Amino acid sequence: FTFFKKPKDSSDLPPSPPSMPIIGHLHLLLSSLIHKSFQKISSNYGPLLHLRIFNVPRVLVSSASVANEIFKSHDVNISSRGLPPIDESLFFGSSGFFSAPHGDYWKFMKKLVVANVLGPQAIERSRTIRAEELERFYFDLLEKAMKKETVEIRREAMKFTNNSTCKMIIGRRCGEENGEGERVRGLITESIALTKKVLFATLLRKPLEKLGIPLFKKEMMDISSRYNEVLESFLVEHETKLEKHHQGKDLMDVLLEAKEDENAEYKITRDHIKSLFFKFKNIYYLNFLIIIYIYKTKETFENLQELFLGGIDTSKQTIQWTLMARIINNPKVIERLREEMDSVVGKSRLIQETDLPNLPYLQAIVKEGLRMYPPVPLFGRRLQEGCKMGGFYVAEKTTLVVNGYAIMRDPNYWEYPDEFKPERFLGDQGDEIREQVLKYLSFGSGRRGCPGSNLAYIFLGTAIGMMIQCFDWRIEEVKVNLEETLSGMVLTMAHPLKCIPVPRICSFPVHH
Ligand code: HEM
Repeated sequence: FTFFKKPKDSSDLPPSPPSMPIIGHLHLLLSSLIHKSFQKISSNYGPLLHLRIFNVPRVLVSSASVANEIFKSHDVNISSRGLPPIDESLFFGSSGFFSAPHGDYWKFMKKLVVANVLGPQAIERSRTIRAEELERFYFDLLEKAMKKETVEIRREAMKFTNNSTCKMIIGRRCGEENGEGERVRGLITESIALTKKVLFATLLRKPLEKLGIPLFKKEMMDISSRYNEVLESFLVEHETKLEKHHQGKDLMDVLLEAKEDENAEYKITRDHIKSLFFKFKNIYYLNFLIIIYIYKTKETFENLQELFLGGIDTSKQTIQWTLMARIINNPKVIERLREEMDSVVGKSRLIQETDLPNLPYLQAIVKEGLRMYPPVPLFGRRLQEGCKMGGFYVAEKTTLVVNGYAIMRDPNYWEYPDEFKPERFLGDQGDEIREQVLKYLSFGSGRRGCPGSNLAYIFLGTAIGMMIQCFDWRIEEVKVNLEETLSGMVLTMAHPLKCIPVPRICSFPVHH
């Protein structure tokens, strides 16, 4: 009955594409690239669609104009994400900052997070931390370059972001010697892989609960408890430190103080603190993008493959080196970026965060990369009350799925949407961008939009800037596989590209 009962009156609902008996549109979710399947049905059936997974309704939003309407007119109404997949879990339950409903707890945490880590002043205070980590990232690459070692950029970039955020939130790096760093990175990767299951569990939780089926509960609880162990040790370390002496506060200190504060606006618990860290540690979005930026576009790769397969030279090594040098040094994007960097940053020092406002082309590359390959292509919100949108009625408690990927490739709003054109974010086109701001949704929008976007731009800008400023890149494999995949719900490359860095500028004075 739970599964098969008919949804309520459907006269005023948005249109619905053909569905399967019983399962409704479930098959669309089973596709390996869900965002693309959704994009396809939206282009055939319309920008606002009503979907049904068994009897659970979903509304799919795939146009900038509807996104504009919902985020402008119904922002508070859509400021919760819906039922968490399991309550007992520290991270996937309602104590998580990401999944918490819009209310006092979420407001209190958001205020703390903005004031202490993600707001402009907090970002300014932690600048030295990131500068040190960027330098370390550079030296690690340089060392590998000297040994002609292959680098998996994804892994190196993850070290950079993981160590920077670790220092910002717990006051120290994740120890590499005792395997702590590796353990945390492993947990991050595992939890990303789980995000698709989290989506299913969220969607089907209610009917399955009634049937007593614990969908993926064991896997989620397993990751939760392993994360819990790591975070508990961080917490204990901090509590001991707080008792002894107190020098410079990090986010963990602030949260522990708030936990003890009897007069705080909201009484947070140990679990709240841990679950906030889970979201913070899961910022894995850098990986794939850097690779795409460096090599510019798919076409570049495809040309490269053709040339390789054509066998220009007998020595693969020489071909690769020559071609890569040509590709990396000559494509217009890389050339223009290097020109900009050489004139603003020069060659005698490493790029710094404070250079970013003077590097508009670098920033445009970052934005364009995030437009074409949004790491979070779909995000969900739940309607508190029923309302009209796009001329249709959507009932209370319906979950909206916003397809940022489709919106940012909508030919009605973007010229040549499938082409990599950083120039679209430059100069006089600024006004147009401001006006249609909701066609750009890489970081979501409204009050539940990503509070880490400024920090993310800094990570991406400085990391990509450094990699282009200081190295040329050589690909090791002859055949480059460009397949995209969703790792969990995160857009990434199916086969991480490995390459060899070749130093452009050999050494900078060490600052830290
Ligand atoms: C390229 C990097 C990043 C991308 C593409 C990204 C994207 C997103 C998206 C799409 C959402 C959901 C927004 C919505 O529902 O409207 C989100 C939420 C969130 N992001 Fe990010 N993010 C990035 C980096 C970061 C960083 C660096 C942090 C913090 C260190 C962060 C912390 C968060 C948090 C805490 C939320 C939940 C906000 C809430 O529920 O109120 N993100 N992010």
